[in-house]
Amino acid sequence: MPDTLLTIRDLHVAYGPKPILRGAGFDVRRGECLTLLGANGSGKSTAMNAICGFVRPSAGSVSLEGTELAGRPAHAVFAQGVAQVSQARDLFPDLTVEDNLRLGAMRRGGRESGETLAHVYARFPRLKERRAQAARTLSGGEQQMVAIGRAMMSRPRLLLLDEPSGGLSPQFCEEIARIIEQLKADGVTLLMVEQNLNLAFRAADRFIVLRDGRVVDGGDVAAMAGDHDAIVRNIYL
Ligand SMILES: Nc1ncnc2c1ncn2[C@@H]1O[C@H](COP(=O)(O)OP(=O)(O)OP(=O)(O)O)[C@@H](O)[C@H]1O
Repeated sequence: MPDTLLTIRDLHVAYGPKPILRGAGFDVRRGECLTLLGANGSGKSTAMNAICGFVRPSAGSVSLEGTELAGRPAHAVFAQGVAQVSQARDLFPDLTVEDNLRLGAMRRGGRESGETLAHVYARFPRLKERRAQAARTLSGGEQQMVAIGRAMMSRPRLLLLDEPSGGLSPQFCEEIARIIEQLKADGVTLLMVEQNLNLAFRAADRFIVLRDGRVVDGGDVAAMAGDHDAIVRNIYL
């Protein structure tokens, strides 16, 4: 029996009269990286936002080890150990790298943040070199590292990554794959949305495909042995 961290059942989200998620359901297993695939507009970001409390589902369940999160505000979900790195990254551009990172420790009231900060710097030596610089002076890839590092500062049980490769170079995609491996080694469970299928299949253990607001496909990445064509057809056709 797989050890499940997050259980989503029959999740419905609508923006006004427009239904986006229409009964989506899936599990995220402890310690894995699950990637959420689907065509543009299929509801991937909406699912992430419903999990972390940015949008309110009209029905359904989001259960983190038995604690119901559906409909709870974002700060309450964050307090349960669910951190999101959104596409926008949401850094404070005029604060230093280090101050941006320290803000991530607020869930734990700033406790032991020195130790966690040292760990983040060990994972991202480039951020240590740039710790006194304003976040806005960093490259896009470095800003993404700050956003991930800030989420790590909260020592999340579940980390949601929405398009970590977004707008960044192919070299940086390699870096993201490496970072995801390290996060898993640190015991973090990941749910990721990623349009770059090379990265998605390289970094993820399992995938699911959303279409018309429901999960229509899914499986183990390793079991596909590199043959991704059927999945790609299922996403886009
Ligand atoms: N706040 C909002 N208000 C109204 N409509 C929205 C809102 N956010 C998203 N939508 C619409 O909901 C649909 C699903 O959007 P969502 O961002 O979840 O899709 P996605 O699968 O992540 O797409 P993409 O791959 O393009 O990022 C889209 O048609 C989008 O325009």
